[in-house]
Amino acid sequence: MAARSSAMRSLARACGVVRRIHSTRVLADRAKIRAPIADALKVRQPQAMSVPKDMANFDDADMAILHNLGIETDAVIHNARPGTLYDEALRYEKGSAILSTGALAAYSGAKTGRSPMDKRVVEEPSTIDDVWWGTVNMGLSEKSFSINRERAIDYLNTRPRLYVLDGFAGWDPEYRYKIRVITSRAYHALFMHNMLIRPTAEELANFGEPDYTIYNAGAFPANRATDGMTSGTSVSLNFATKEVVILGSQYAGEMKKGVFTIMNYLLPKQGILSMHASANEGEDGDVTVFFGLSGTGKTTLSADENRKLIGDDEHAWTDKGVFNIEGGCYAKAIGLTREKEPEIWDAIRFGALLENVVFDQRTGEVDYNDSSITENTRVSYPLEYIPNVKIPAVGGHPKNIIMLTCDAFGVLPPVSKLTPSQAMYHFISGYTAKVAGTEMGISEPTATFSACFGAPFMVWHPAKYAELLAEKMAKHNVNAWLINTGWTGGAFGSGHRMSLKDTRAIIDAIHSGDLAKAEYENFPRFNLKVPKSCPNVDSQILMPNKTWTDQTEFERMSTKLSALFKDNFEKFKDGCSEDIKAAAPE
Ligand SMILES: Nc1ncnc2c1ncn2[C@@H]1O[C@H](COP(=O)(O)OP(=O)(O)O)[C@@H](O)[C@H]1O
Ligand SMILES: C=C(OP(=O)(O)O)C(=O)O
Ligand SMILES: [Ca+2]
Ligand SMILES: [Mn+2]
Repeated sequence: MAARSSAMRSLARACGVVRRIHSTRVLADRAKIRAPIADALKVRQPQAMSVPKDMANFDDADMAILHNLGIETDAVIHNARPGTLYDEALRYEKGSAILSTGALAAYSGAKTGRSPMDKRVVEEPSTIDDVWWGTVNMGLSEKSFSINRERAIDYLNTRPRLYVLDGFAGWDPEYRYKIRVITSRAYHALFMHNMLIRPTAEELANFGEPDYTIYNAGAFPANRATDGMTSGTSVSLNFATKEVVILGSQYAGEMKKGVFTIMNYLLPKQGILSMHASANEGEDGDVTVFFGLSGTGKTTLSADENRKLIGDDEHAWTDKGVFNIEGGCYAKAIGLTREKEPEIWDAIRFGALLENVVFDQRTGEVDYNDSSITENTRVSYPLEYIPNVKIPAVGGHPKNIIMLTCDAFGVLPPVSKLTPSQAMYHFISGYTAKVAGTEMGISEPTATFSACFGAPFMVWHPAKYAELLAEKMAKHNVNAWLINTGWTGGAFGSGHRMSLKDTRAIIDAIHSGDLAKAEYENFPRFNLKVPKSCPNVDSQILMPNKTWTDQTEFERMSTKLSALFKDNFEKFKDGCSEDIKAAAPE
């Protein structure tokens, strides 16, 4: 032991870390020797140190971008590489750290999920007749928007350093939009560097003016006295000025979903369907699109070792096929294990951004089970961090469409095959249970119906998206499936979540074609076609009531859920064909 520690000491000395092993006498002498050491160091310094120019160095052109918007600041970090944004975050943003994997940890403050109730769309003449106004798209006056915008700019003006990040939304060059993000936080710039499509050096040189600009002043609250504001958080979109203003939330997801909302306006205007969905492609080039609300499994299930990932959250379907809107993924990190989600796990490395995770200060290892900051811990990473990715992130017309739902009642079957009318019915209904996480204020599963599986991000009436989907599904002869990734064997509280292994096996059977060939039986009340068997899945779990011990309780839940479906559909009945209405549960 003694030999070992003296060996350690000489090793330490050799490495120049003797400082730590000093005696009291050395300490007392320290002041005396400090001056000569400093002199010695000076002598050893090269006279003129040449340091490579870093992206953090900025020029007049970078300053001009902000100057033209009325923002003056000491430093503008424009389109910096991840390493620079790491440096910046570590220096200026409390809590930031490089973790053992090389990923950067960042913290969003009080808001750790989206705030859909604080989102507003400006009521202005050029889009007022296009927007589906209501609880999803809440109007804001042009005046209130300009107050928010000015407040954001005033706040940004108080910051000595600002970050500007340019990127594209949309992998198809024909439908590509230029997005500029202006933010006070390096973490936000790194997030959007990951989530937008990264332009080449040449594309950046020729970037010019952006199509849309996001002002992220999320570190500063909105003024609640502003007309139309109900809290200190505000995400406001203005399609006329092509701007998004964020106040009072630093949750990075607001920016990417802001871009998605813009695309959900612009694309359908040109006859293109935008989809809150993930997508991947098989060996034969067959594309699968997975629709689903937050927490239903889009990100998890689209990362599949046998298929190429196109994208995990936002896609568009044109006459050519599908394209991803984004350049990266934003995966939930809660409960993450390498065993269950290897592709995502391995993507957590240098350049990846971990949001609101708890880690061991000594080892830099993340405790993925720790939800003390939030259930909605996240990691963002560029698409190319997934090994089997499709770049450019485009594919042909889908062969299979999977509608994911996380049914907390434990009623819906793990898989059912939908007729075209049923597919439309379920698309318009958009049923799932919100589980704790992505949205602020949700702590236990709550049944929700969100049209197009993404109402918070849709701008037009759901019928606009539904018509485009119906037309495309008919034209390309697509198979449609409903998959419940939620509860089985009972409702939330008594049953358990469907195993990822079973859900993956079901999806494999869809892709191999085996499930389409299976024998089917009818699932009563919902009239869904359920396969009697599925390779690598216990047939006992396929018919939901068989997994429940209490059949009376199952009937009660099934009746309850079907009533919720019917109530919700009332508001859409008028615009729907008889076929679609007939697809409702009894
Ligand atoms: N059977 C299942 N299918 C899909 N996800 C599951 C399943 N069981 C548990 N999960 C977990 O649920 C979460 C699904 O979230 P995610 O894939 O991020 O959804 P989305 O991308 O649609 O928001 C993940 O944390 C995943 O590990
Ligand atoms: C980032 C989000 O997407 P999802 O939860 O669907 O992955 C979100 O809804 O904020
Ligand atoms: Ca520069
Ligand atoms: Mn996701």
